[in-house]
Amino acid sequence: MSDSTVIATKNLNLWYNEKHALQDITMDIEKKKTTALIGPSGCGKSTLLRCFNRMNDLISHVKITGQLLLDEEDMLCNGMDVVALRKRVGMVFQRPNPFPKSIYENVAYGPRVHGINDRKELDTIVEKSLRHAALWDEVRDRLNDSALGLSGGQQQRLCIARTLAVEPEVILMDEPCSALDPIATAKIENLIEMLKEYYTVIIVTHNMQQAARVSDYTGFMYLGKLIEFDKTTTIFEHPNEDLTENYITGRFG
Ligand SMILES: Nc1ncnc2c1ncn2[C@@H]1O[C@H](COP(=O)(O)OP(=O)(O)OP(=O)(O)O)[C@@H](O)[C@H]1O
Repeated sequence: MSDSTVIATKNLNLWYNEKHALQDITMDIEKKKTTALIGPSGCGKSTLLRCFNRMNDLISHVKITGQLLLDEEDMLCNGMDVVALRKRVGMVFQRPNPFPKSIYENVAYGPRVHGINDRKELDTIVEKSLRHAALWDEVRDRLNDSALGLSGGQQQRLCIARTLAVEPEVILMDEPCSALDPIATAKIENLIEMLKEYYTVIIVTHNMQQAARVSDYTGFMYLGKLIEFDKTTTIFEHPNEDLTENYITGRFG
């Protein structure tokens, strides 16, 4: 694992009962870069993403083998503190899912859970997180209003701010724009571009143009396997595998 790698998998396999959903996945995720996972429906993108903060633990019939490292720490060992892990590896979901609380409380929630109660300190964290999520100017005058009154795109940026508030190293995004209109999508894409100054982003997307626009690296998955993983320009301009080429040129998927 090199210094620039934040997450590494080696021969990672995952089964849902008999279904072999991830097969021998070996990849290194580079720090402070954006990595996109693409591939046809059911190929295992979300399953792989969920491994990175052990969200699959919530499913009873899952078996995982192989290696999964976060900064050289074994993420799969029994003693791994999953709560601490999820602070370091945050997640943003397909549909914006703010809590039915104020905008302020949505962002302050994580820091409070981790023991920060000083109002001034929370104020600072809330402002900084909302600024980093490119939402501050739109909500600064209504921090005490319900988060549910925001538009879908604003709610998704709020969910990103909520994730940033606990200062993760890695942010996982599972099709974060699939419920948004093109304008809200463009805002999230710009935001992803800005985030990589501070964070590593891993995004699952169905939208190949989006992967090409936002990511530095792209992994193409097919039937549970990582077929090709390389710089995004290589994957989209001169992929090494015929399967990748057929997929990105729209011949299947
Ligand atoms: N909880 C589960 N229990 C059993 N099988 C599952 C579960 N979640 C996913 N699968 C199966 O594992 C395979 C990979 O699913 P996954 O959701 O990771 O694919 P995906 O590439 O993210 O698909 P999509 O693009 O449609 O979201 C699929 O065959 C799916 O049916």
